[in-house]
Amino acid sequence: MNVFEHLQQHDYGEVHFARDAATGLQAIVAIHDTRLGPALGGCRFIHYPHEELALIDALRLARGMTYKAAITGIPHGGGKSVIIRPPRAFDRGALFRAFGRFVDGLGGRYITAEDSGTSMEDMETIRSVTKHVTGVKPEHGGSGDPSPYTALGVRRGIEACVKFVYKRDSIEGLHVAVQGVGHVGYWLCKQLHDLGAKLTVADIDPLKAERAHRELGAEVVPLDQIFSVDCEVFAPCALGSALNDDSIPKLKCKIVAGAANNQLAETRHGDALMHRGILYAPDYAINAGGLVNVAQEHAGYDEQKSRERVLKIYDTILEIAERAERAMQPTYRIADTIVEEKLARAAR
Ligand SMILES: NC(=O)c1ccc[n+]([C@@H]2O[C@H](COP(=O)([O-])OP(=O)(O)OC[C@H]3O[C@@H](n4cnc5c(N)ncnc54)[C@H](O)[C@@H]3O)[C@@H](O)[C@H]2O)c1
Repeated sequence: MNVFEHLQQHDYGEVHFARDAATGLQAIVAIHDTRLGPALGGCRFIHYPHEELALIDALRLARGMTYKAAITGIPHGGGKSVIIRPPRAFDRGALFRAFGRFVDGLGGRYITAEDSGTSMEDMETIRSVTKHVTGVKPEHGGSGDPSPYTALGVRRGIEACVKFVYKRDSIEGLHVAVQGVGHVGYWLCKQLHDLGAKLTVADIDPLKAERAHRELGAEVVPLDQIFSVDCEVFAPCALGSALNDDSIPKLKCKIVAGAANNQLAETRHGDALMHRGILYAPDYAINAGGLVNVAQEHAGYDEQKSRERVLKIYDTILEIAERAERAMQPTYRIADTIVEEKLARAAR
């Protein structure tokens, strides 16, 4: 593996590695950018077939965190860590304490949080050896489940798109098709329902779709039909790459705005949406509500302040839509430009 080639490819300066023979810890902390503040991002604890994939995962994810933090205006840079899941039996407590000591040694340049494979219990273990951790228990200043905040931000983003496209302040009577009604999708549907929107949903888990039908009156359609629902807004809230060569021609909506990460299979699909006259709310800008909440936890958790910041996602999405129209450019590119401008200003 050529580490420096990977760093160059992902535009990096700083990556830390730790190995602890006693616990089996093999961990990487990627710090993409700290110009706006200490790097904040989750810790992944999964099996990697080889360590190069672990490094690439950390680099890719940390870079995304820089963009998400910067577009939202929180005083943080982008970081991410991965712990390679040991192939043999291990002591989870000892492993996460060793990881916590590694994070502590970075002196606050990186603040860790939950991600795939880690839990609040793991964050509590890390907390026993360092203060540079979020996602801890509420009685220790933790902010709890981020999903409702992510959903709140997505709802505000949808409202901004509706204002821009339909010149309306309300989403009452509008039809929203939601792909995936898991943690975020369900909370989003609940808010949209309370505001008088009509819902159509699809989920690979029939119980989740059924709950949206039972509790919120959502119509349930088969998975492949969610793209072609005749609606105003399509909200991808399942996995990545929902917007691709297959799905985009099927869309009948004027707005795509949802919670999923990496919604565009490739950036050219952002161009394709623009050419079809569909307003796309860039994923990392609209789904940052959970990150805003966790960042507030690091500053000293205050639910009211957190909500106020999440509500501002409305202004961010509206600004992106307006600039994209003026520049005749796709929204994903405008979002990247706004971030790069902020980082350049911070560097000066
Ligand atoms: N949880 C958060 O706070 C948060 C923050 C930012 C971004 N996101 C992103 O939002 C998305 C949803 O996150 P979540 O926490 O709600 O996850 P989740 O796993 O709780 O929900 C995802 C739902 O999508 C369903 N699903 C999977 N594949 C599907 C398909 N092909 N068609 C229809 N439904 C499908 C699953 O059954 C599940 O109900 C993810 O992409 C996640 O990365 C989440």
